[in-house]
Amino acid sequence: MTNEFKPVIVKHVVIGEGAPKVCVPLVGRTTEQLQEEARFLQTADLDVVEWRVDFFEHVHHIERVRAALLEIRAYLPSVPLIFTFRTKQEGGETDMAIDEYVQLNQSLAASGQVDMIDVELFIGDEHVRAIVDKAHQHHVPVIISNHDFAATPPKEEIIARLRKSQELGGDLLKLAAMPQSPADVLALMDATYTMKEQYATRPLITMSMAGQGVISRLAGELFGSALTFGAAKRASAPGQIPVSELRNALNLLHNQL
Ligand SMILES: O=C1C[C@@](O)(C(=O)O)C[C@@H](O)[C@@H]1O
Repeated sequence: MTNEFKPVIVKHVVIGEGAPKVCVPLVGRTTEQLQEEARFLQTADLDVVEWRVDFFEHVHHIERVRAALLEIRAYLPSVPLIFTFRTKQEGGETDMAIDEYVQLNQSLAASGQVDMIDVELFIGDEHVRAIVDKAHQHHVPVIISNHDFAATPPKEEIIARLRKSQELGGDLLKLAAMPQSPADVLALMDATYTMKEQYATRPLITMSMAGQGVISRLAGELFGSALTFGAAKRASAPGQIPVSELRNALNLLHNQL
């Protein structure tokens, strides 16, 4: 590796050092539901919150998105918050035209209210770069992500996608894939470890989804995944386990290393 590894520090949280950080998604459809979830999360054992804005009923109205974000922030003022619009192609709830997607992400990155944004690798390089540039102007780290809800790509392909995310300026490089077998879970973890050892200068976030993949959500400290998603009330993807159990498992593994 030529360059040095750089963790990502958001608010007080250091992502890329020690045990994986715990992230919980907010998946409310209405502002009231989001307020209720945010209030509930005030007492949950988490490090980071992700707002999955594709679940929000008014996601196509930027002003309403901003207003809902302020309501969330009223309950969670100091927790690092990831702003994520997950597209339908990659497991999200609703469609959005690419120009609107770019505008939404650029606008929220500039809002001063989000700590990280999630941008999908496959929206097109120029769109990724346009959002990354804007976010970086506002000192907001970007997670470049890719999801396969049907299958797990081969190890070399997983590494290629993570490397591409790094080349495009991602501050965190994320890949989620669905296993069809235990071998797929191993491929995902093997790719993560190789990426971390040989190529990554930025933290990785990887997961093998659903029941078979749960081990990958626990073992990140050993194999190189720096953040893991757990569920509070409702999961945003298959395989997320309750946060308190997640933290116990992470601590158990951390204490042996
Ligand atoms: O990318 C991810 C990971 C995820 O899909 C998971 O499998 O935990 C959950 C999503 O909310 C998040 O944006």
